[in-house]
Amino acid sequence: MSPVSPYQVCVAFLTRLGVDGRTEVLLGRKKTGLGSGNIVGLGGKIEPGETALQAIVREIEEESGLVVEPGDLTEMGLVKFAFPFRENWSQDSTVFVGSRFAGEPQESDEVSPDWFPVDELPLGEMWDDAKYWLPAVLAGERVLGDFVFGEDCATVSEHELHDPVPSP
Ligand SMILES: CNc1ncnc2c1ncn2[C@@H]1O[C@H](COP(=O)(O)OP(=O)(O)OP(=O)(O)O)[C@@H](O)[C@H]1O
Repeated sequence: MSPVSPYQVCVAFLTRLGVDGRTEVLLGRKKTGLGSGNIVGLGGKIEPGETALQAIVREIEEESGLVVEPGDLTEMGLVKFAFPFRENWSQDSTVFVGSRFAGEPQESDEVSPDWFPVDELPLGEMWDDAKYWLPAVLAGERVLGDFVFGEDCATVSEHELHDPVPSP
């Protein structure tokens, strides 16, 4: 276990039905900070006093301009990222999905958002952990995952997927 308490963060995967009848998910190219250049879900740090749900509603609006009602998001579990070679990158991320929102995604200072078919996720351009859990979450499964990154701070060196916790 990490000796420092990891940042508590949140991430959301909003979906829509595309014109060709395929389900699409909103992802974005991260422009700044941790994971800059990677394609990520919308999200960020939970501020003191916020719940994960309050934080994700705020982050979705800050990063994409979309407005989501808290009740339209479903909590899907927790993914824990440990960086033994860069402790201050370690994070626990609460995962949400949703398919109701208002507005059109707009580029922000942090993220350049775009829709991707869920059966063609850009996994090669995402954080290395995503391939282990994101397809399952987008298929409706809950997740409880532990990921340890190696010395390059980019490649997953160990991972464990635990039995998903029941829905709250
Ligand atoms: C290591 N493998 C990873 N796999 C998938 N997603 C990852 C991730 N590591 C971080 N994330 C996501 O990144 C956001 C936090 O980003 P982070 O830059 O720390 O927060 P925030 O946007 O508040 O940044 P500022 O500190 O304000 O710049 C948050 O959604 C989190 O789920």
